[in-house]
Amino acid sequence: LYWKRRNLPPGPVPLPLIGNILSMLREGPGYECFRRWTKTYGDVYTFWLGTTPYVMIGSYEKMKETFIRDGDTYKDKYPQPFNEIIRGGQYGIVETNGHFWSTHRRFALTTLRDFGLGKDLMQEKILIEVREAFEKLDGNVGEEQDVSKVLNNSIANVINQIVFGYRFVGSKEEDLKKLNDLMEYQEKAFSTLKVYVQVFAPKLGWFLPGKSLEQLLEEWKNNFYEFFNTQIENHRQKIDFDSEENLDYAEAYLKEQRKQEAQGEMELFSNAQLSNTCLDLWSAGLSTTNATINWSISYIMNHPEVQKKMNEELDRVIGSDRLVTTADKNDLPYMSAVINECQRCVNLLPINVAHATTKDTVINGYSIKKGTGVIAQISTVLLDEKIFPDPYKFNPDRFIDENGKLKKVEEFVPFSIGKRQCLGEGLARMQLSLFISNVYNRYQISPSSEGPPSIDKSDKVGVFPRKYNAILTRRHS
Ligand code: HEM
Repeated sequence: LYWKRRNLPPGPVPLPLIGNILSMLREGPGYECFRRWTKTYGDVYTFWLGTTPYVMIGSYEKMKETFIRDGDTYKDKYPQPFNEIIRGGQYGIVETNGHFWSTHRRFALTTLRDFGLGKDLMQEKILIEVREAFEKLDGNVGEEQDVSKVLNNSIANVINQIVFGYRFVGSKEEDLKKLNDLMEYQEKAFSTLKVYVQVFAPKLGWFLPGKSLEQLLEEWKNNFYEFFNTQIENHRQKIDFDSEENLDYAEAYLKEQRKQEAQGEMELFSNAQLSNTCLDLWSAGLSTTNATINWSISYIMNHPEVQKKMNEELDRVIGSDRLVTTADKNDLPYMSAVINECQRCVNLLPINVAHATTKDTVINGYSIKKGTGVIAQISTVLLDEKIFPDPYKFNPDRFIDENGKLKKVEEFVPFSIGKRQCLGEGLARMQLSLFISNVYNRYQISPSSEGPPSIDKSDKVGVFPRKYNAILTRRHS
């Protein structure tokens, strides 16, 4: 280990086979060990997951110097062996590299833009779900109800409208139930000690009891891909290849596929790539937004003084139960500050996804070889007390300036930075803003008889969506 470590930036001493994984397991959800190492070793240090070293970038300044100013060097993803098992090859956007990745990232961004991201069309799609959620929540006003379930379904409808062009209503509700079961299965089955150890230290994990990662992945992926492949086949049957307008992502992709094939390019827009991109948009887009919205409601329920200030602003600016839209956003700085503070505290990825260097480079005077794992550790930045004093305190006012306006904080980077920055950021921001501001404009949200939901995350590695009950009352009669 000494030999392997000699050219890497110094960091915590790794144990043979398991590296530094114990620190993460001991201190759920995983923020604190990275914060401590940044203080001990500086903003560049080496962290070992099993037998693999990763160079950690622990400050915003250093992230700018590497992931932004030298973006091309940090744009590849570090290969994860289990990824190929799930996908059956190098497919999708999240895990691919090079020309293949950039073509599909560009295609996805253009397609999302064409669907009206930043324009009224996407807003209208989201507001349909807001109204639908209201109908369900109104039915149980004054009683304890499972708010997270209603909102989860609404968010699933938004993403499915975009990817496959339909909502889970009527006979399609069954599809959603199946998918939700799969997501829940994924969360439960994959959070065993055996799986954690197998991901980070494959040889060691093999000896622990329980289902192996390979067995779990096999069951899970078959069910998920079956749903995507059925949808894709249905689209292929019905599609009007002559129409200029695209109703959803699958349709836009199938038309592009035909165009590419006409030019003799048969591999770039393959069927396997479509089902894998659907998986990416679905899984990267759904659980992240769900978790953020539901944790946000939990944080606010634990801070009634924040809800009071939100109500005052909403009463002053909106003053009725009409729908809040993106046009109101600039007049609701406190609402935006609350959403930012929620995202900062939710801090969804205790350890960010691993990138790999595309060429030999130098970080902090250390020579780093091509293909080395590097991680932009955004969770440490979101908890950096130099930027966010008293970082574990939920305090939306930190995003308000002396004139009562929303303060732009450059270091607020929940969607990461650089060439791989979240592809769905625009959509996610629009959903967070429309769902949260509308739900709080319509309802006073109070804890159930069990009290406010716990905001303690120390029981698990990682940040997972929470279930909770709450009592909603209408704010406008
Ligand atoms: C609150 C919600 C969300 C958060 C906090 C979030 C956060 C992130 C983060 C931290 C990354 C990793 C960036 C890196 O490699 O450093 C990422 C990547 C990604 N996200 Fe999101 N995300 C959210 C919502 C969404 C949505 C709604 C979609 C899709 C519709 C989406 C699609 C993706 C994709 C495809 C990538 C991979 C991009 C690439 O590798 O080029 N995300 N996201």
